[in-house]
Amino acid sequence: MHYQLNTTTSADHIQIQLPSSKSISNRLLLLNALSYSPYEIKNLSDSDDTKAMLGVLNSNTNSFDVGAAGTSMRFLTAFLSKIVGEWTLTGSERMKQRPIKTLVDALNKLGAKIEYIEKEGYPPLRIFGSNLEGGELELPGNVSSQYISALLMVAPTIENGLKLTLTGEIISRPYLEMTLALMKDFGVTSHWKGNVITVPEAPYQPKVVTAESDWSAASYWYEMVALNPAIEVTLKGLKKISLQGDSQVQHMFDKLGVKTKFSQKGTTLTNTGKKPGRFNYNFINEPDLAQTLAVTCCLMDIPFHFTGLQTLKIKETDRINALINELKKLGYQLSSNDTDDLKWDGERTVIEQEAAITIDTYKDHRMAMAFAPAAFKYANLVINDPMVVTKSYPNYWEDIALAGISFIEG
Ligand SMILES: O=C(O)C1=C[C@@H](OP(=O)(O)O)[C@@H](O)[C@H](O)C1
Ligand SMILES: C=C(OP(=O)(O)O)C(=O)O
Repeated sequence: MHYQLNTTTSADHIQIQLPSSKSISNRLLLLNALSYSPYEIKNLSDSDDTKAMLGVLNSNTNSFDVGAAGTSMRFLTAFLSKIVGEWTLTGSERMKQRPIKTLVDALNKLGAKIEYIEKEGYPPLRIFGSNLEGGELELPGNVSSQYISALLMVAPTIENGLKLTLTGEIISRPYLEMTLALMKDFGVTSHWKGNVITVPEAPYQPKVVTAESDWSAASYWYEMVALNPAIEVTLKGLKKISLQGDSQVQHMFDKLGVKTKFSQKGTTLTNTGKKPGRFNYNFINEPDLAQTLAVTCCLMDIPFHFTGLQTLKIKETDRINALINELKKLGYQLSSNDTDDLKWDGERTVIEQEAAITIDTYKDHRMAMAFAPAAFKYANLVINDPMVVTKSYPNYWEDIALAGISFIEG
């Protein structure tokens, strides 16, 4: 299935209720379970990834499929390791290619027994849950922060807590800060000094909590305002002082000509017409924003060099290659060292404006969401497999119709 996109005139000013953050929602669900909370989480995400987490936590069986949800796979591996019983945990075909050995090795060192059902180092997993024993652990901080978040959240509930020493460069650091801040909301204080994080053995205390709206989802709105000066958008539900590292998007887009104003009404984005000669950025802390910025910069004709992209190859797809392939269809010639960077020097081949261009989305919600705003510049843009957006933003297509990007299903 695909969507053929067309632009129509929209109201000058639109208001959007953004989806809730799946990162915060999935942490809160785990912390609710670990604290035996009787309270419901307010503003819980309705994304596939959160439904996957809820499905497992509410299930009566011992065999679970989390689909494409990285956080659910990693957080539940740690959680199930300490619940006495035998569990199997699997996911989508892509999930079976996303590494999990770092986390499994760490949990096995704490006394868990986790086996690989198919390929060594990858899901699906067979988990024999038991009482874990804490202590000191060393693990790489440069593969996925989700392994570390998973260990941190279970740490207070295991004997002696945990002292984690992270080796290598720490990637996605704001997600670790988010984890520790939410743990603190549930009554457990940890210490982070240098590359060592210490979590005491301590009881979690149940709490009434509300998930923030999603700053990563907001990035597509910044992109739309950057590409179409005629629209002004007010986003509802975002917090200015946020647990989400992706709130940095406001500062990135400030350089790309989108001004952010916080008020009682919400977060209002306005195009200022500012345009830099070049945009260089290290995405080590905000990997999920790379696709939004790559498409925006190309379409604004701003050469760029992005670094800190080493985790992009093990996400929903190899995002570095996916961006190179799909932006090429729009005429932009990008290059990469195929490890951690992405570059565009302004090289472009002219393409027929009226020709239909079909963008493949590689089972990656962020490919669909980052490319759809290109409809403002390219007539007849087609997005393949558009429903991938439900991984984080189920209402995406209905929402962007309000900004004047409508779709015909084909
Ligand atoms: O902890 C989280 O909620 C997330 C951490 C990041 O992953 P990595 O730590 O694997 O970079 C991010 O890309 C993902 O979308 C969500
Ligand atoms: C990388 C992502 O998700 P996850 O790793 O949780 O599947 C994402 O949402 O961009």
